[in-house]
Amino acid sequence: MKVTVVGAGAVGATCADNIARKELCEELVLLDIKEGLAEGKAQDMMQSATLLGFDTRIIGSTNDYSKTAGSDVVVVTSGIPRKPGMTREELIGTNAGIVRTVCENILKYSPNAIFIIISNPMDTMTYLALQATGIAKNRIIGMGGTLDSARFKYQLSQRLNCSPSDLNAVVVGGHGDTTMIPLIRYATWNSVPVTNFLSQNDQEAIVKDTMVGGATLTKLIGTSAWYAPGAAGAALVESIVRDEKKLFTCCVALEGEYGLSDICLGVPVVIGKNGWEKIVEFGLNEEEQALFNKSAEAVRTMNDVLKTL
Ligand SMILES: NC(=O)C1=CN([C@@H]2O[C@H](COP(=O)(O)OP(=O)(O)OC[C@H]3O[C@@H](n4cnc5c(N)ncnc54)[C@H](O)[C@@H]3O)[C@@H](O)[C@H]2O)C=CC1
Ligand SMILES: O=C([O-])CC(=O)C(=O)O
Repeated sequence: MKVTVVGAGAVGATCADNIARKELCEELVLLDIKEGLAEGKAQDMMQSATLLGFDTRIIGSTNDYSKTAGSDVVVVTSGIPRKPGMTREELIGTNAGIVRTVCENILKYSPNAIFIIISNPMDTMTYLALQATGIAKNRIIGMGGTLDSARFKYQLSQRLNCSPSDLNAVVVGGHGDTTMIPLIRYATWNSVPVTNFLSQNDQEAIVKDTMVGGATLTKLIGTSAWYAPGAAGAALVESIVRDEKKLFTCCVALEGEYGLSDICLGVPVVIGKNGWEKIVEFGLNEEEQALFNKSAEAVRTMNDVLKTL
């Protein structure tokens, strides 16, 4: 197996580090446009191999896409992150051009790759990647809901004083401060609905804190987060290369599912060797479907911005 991570910044390097530690591929290419950055980080990671006990070969590349040739999976993290006070949507002007160029270059050398799009605004970047590559929809996966669901479990675990690993909880919809939908009605603590243990106020606070999870970290750190985003990217790579068929919320092209078409949005999908293999349709209630439709409207507005760039 060969995996490429484009963008050797905070998220890309963390994702690559997780992929190497888990030995998800024999060869891992880290590519960045900034001279020397990817080579330097690749060497640094390789020098941890004997200490951590992994055998993955990591290669760094300054914008030489020939090194990425024949990749099975490509993770796209190239682009600028937001600063405190910004929305993810404000990044579109810079990141759309970067994501388009990267996807086109990758496709030349890896025509069969599965793409995982992380760059923000992720839902629109995923839609753009689908258009720019023209490849089968199941090979384009946007990473957002996987991270948001992990953050949802974290927030629940803090209020319930329990292990996050004992929780099951999903966030669907867009990957935006106001567009994501933490489905608390479906969240369980070892199969028991969490709503049995939480007051209405606590439930509302958990949902709100989950939705602004990325913004909260951006304010604290001064730039956006990378540990959980990198781990989420690697978890998707793992489910693909090991054909685990795990269920994650990912941003994928909808063709009538959840009542929507011509949009990429976060829904539960089975991730395996073919990319996203199946959309799982939850029975959303009226209120949840209304939130989902509203989320889609906001994402469509950003998708329309693409036409003006
Ligand atoms: N979908 C999600 O859940 C998340 C998305 N993000 C997004 O991921 C992106 C990356 O975030 P960070 O790693 O923190 O930023 P960063 O600034 O640390 O790294 C980005 C890297 O991309 C590189 N780059 C820029 N243009 C490029 C090009 N044309 N080709 C190759 N490399 C290029 C830069 O040189 C830089 O090293 C941002 O857009 C951020 O908003 C971040 C966290 C979570
Ligand atoms: O908050 C951001 O801008 C980065 C991101 O998407 C996240 O951490 O969820």
